[in-house]
Amino acid sequence: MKIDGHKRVSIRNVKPQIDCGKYPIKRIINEEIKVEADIFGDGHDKVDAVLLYRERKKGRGKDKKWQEQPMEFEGNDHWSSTFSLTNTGVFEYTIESWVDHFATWQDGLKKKAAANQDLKTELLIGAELMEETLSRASAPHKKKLKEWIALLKNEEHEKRAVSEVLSDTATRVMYEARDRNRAYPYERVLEVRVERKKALFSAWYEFFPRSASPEKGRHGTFKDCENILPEVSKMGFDVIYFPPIHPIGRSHRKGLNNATEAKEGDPGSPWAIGAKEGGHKAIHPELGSMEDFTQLVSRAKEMDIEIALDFAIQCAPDHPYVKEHPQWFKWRPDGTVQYAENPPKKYQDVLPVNFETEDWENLWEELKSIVEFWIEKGINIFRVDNPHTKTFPFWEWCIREINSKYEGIIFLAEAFTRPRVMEELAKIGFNQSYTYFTWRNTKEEFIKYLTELTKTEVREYYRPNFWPNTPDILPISLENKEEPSFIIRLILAATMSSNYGLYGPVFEFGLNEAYPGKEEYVHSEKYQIYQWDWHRNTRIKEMISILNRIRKENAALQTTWNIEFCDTDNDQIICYSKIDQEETNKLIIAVNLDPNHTQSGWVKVPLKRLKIEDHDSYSVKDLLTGASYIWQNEWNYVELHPKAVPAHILKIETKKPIS
Ligand SMILES: O=P(O)(O)O[C@H]1O[C@H](CO)[C@@H](O[C@H]2O[C@H](CO)[C@@H](O)[C@H](O)[C@H]2O)[C@H](O)[C@H]1O
Repeated sequence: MKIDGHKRVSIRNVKPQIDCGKYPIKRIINEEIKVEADIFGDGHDKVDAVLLYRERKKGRGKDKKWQEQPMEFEGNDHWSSTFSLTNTGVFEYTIESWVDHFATWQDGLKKKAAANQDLKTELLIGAELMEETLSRASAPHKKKLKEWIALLKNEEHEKRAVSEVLSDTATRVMYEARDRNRAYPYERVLEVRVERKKALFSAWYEFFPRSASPEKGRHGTFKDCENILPEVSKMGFDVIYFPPIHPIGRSHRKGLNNATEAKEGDPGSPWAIGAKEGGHKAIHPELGSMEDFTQLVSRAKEMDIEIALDFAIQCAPDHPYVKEHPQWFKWRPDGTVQYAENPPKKYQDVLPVNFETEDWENLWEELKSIVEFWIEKGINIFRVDNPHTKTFPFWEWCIREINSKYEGIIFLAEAFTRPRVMEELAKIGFNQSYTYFTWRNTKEEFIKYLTELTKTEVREYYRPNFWPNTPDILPISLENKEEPSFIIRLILAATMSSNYGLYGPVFEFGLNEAYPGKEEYVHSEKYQIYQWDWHRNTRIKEMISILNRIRKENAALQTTWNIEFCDTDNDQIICYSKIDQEETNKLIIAVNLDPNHTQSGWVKVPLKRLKIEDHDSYSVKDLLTGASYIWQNEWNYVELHPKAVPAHILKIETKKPIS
């Protein structure tokens, strides 16, 4: 190891960084990043530091030049600085630090002058420091330095010399001409991936295109989906996510209610991908043609809706890959392949691919080509089915390759598994992740979970997407429950997390019947085709529209990281505040968690955070009902009726001083 005896500064605890800089942290465009560190040296010499950052080249372009920004001393050897992420792509950042001999000298001089001590030698030391700097200074600064050197050497002008060399100008001149060879970089260059806004702010609506037909008994088509777009747009969603749209296998097809054998006419599970009509790059013939699909994608785009597809790496036994690439599957001595599982769930209608195949390179390339195929058809968002049952290196490689070729692709990880595994997927590249929100119910549970997600290192890479229901999950909170429960879960998802999604129309029509003994829907749409009255209005649907509008109009709801919980004196009322980056949009949200009873109580408004003086009264407007209230001081009263509106989304408006 090469030792440099002049290196006296330690740079420690640099944040944000993940696993010693192994993975990039994540941000979206126009977000700021605050970089902090403990920076200190031996003894009492002063140290200084700069934050360095630059935009990494895109494609064949050149890396931009390093930008430099002074770091601010925050006390206790802690330093920080921020920079704005003005582009999507990758930015690099690091820190450089040095012993600041001039600042150390200035500090000593100030103290000695204040104590009326003899300054003669001190001033000569200062002159030496300036002389040593001369060669690095710019021409105008050289002139200034020479004047100060002369002054420092002239005993008759001691008072003036002291005042001039302690001035901000002298500090700046010496700072700019500092010896950069004696500035030492932090041992790592860290990375931040900057993504488009939708990675952090999106409202997903999942539906089965095969249930889009208005006529009973007819398979839905992409053309039918076009007629549903205005309904989805009215509800305010900006992502429509389709379960797999590919040909469905016939062999081992599942029947209604997850029966392991299908009856004549049963359509099978869309996740059983592949049949003689094709595999992952083909469309289920009854949904329509590729042209119908791309037309739907364009029509949706016109309404500011993106279509997200499911990327499920598994094959029905009659998928073409099984015959064409048998080496991609793990064959047992009896000539069969063990069906896929996500224990305790059994997927008897699909075969997992074998990531340990000797032919893994071709397998990986082919899988990546599926994503590329759909990107070329206009798809930029993928919900990835069970990514945790495929190898991590594959995802890391695949997502990196896709990112190097295309901009703005979003991958949502559908992994309901152990926390460390879910986190790993996010670290290696998934842009959004499903969460345990679906199973959090009490105030205490929500506070604990949201604190884990938003106030720990996890927030640097794991972007939550909250789903009250999915085709796989009818949670206890909705099972056999009435409309208020649906509205409460909806409000929580849509206001706690800036990414959220619903499985509809099951949700807006309030379907609540579970398969006996399971947390799943009975007569699940996964195994049968439904005909919905897409134009039927419900109170839940109305609330969805209102909430999505409020989300679009209030920047405070467009990020997840700003949630701060407020005290309440009633455990059935959860309250949190959200403030946007510019601090112009300030919200207080109070939700009644009890769907059966009116709950009332006092909530403690975080006056300091909202920058409201303790004695001020202020007006709050409920964005859900339009009602305004005058509040005063910290503790204020709320009363929330589950059958009316079970929550307040209060926007802090004018401050009204008490007369
Ligand atoms: O394993 P998860 O609970 O995360 O669920 C996801 O993956 C499942 C497997 O792809 C998928 O399950 C559905 O498709 C299977 C294959 O056709 C079928 O055997 C299952 O019965 C059916 O539920 C699930 O929908 C998906 O969200």
